[in-house]
Amino acid sequence: MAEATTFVYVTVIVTESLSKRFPRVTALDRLTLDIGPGVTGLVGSNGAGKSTLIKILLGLSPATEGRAAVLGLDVATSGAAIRERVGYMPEHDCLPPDVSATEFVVHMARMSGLPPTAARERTADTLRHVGLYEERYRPIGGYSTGMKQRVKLAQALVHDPQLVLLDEPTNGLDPVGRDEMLSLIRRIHTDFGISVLVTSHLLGELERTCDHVVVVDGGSLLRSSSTSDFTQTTTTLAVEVTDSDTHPDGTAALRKVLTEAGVPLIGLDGLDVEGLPGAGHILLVEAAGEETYDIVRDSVAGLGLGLVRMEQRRHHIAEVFRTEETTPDTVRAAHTASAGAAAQKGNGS
Ligand SMILES: Nc1ncnc2c1ncn2[C@@H]1O[C@H](COP(=O)(O)OP(=O)(O)OP(=O)(O)O)[C@@H](O)[C@H]1O
Repeated sequence: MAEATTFVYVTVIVTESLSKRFPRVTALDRLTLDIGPGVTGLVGSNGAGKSTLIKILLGLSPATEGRAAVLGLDVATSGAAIRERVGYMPEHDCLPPDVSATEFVVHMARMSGLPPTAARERTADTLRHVGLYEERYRPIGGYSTGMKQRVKLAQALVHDPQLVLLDEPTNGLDPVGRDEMLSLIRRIHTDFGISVLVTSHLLGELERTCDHVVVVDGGSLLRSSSTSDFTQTTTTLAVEVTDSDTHPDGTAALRKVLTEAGVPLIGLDGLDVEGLPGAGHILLVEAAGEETYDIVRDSVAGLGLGLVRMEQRRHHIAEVFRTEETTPDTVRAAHTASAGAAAQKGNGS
């Protein structure tokens, strides 16, 4: 009988119908996830349930229902063992202002069980890795937001964890600081082989950094897939044609013919076509398969226009969601979830 209740975990993070209900708010609603090694982005708007999930994964907050495991350890029974193997960078400012980065990170290393010499050595290495070596003896109170975020990252890494959970590490950073932090996060995995779960409320910023993206809304899973699947679920062709005497607006003529042929066209409104020369004359065509290329070629030839370009564009993650929002059910589900989350947040703590 004991075997029947054993929950076998093979991935870095797994959750099964995980729920967390506060008296007036459902922060997580039957969330089922399976996250492998690498860098994973956990994306959701404010109040989506990201921090709640992290606290449950660390064994700091019990789930109301369902179960979860981190590195094969059940969060309900093995919180301490999980925290030995996992680093955590909290979202909010929690650093003591009167001590230096070195003192603070050494302290955290000692708390994680490292002996004094190893703690000092690891601290020096980690502060160098996050780019704080020069300033390591200055009191943290005088640091910029970016430097404080780096101290928080260093203390999460100092005990050489197998996994780090980073809660909104780019919060409060300017665009340059954001880029530097995202590169650092990527290197945590490429240089040290440490898996990363990083949260953000900005869908676009994780696509360069993450191998896999999980999107949550109102405590529920909206989507979980590899970054490339997000951006390549469909191929968009950028098509540019010349005008002719017969068709003074070649683009409009082609749009009409393609629409009549049933080829889906994407509106350019709001899409980033900067950098595409002649963007005003470009049609974005949803390519269903090889036949779409043939239809475009034949239509252009049939109109007697010149084909200037027909090239593939990758989707950005945010565009994928904008495209999906044209599906009424998706819109309704997403909006209902957002409205629920907003209402809950308003009523909440
Ligand atoms: N201790 C608590 N008591 C009551 N409600 C809570 C508590 N912690 C979180 N919540 C609520 O649960 C929901 C999810 O919060 P959570 O902090 O997990 O969201 P988040 O995605 O991390 O967003 P943010 O980035 O704004 O923190 C919110 O509605 C929040 O108000």
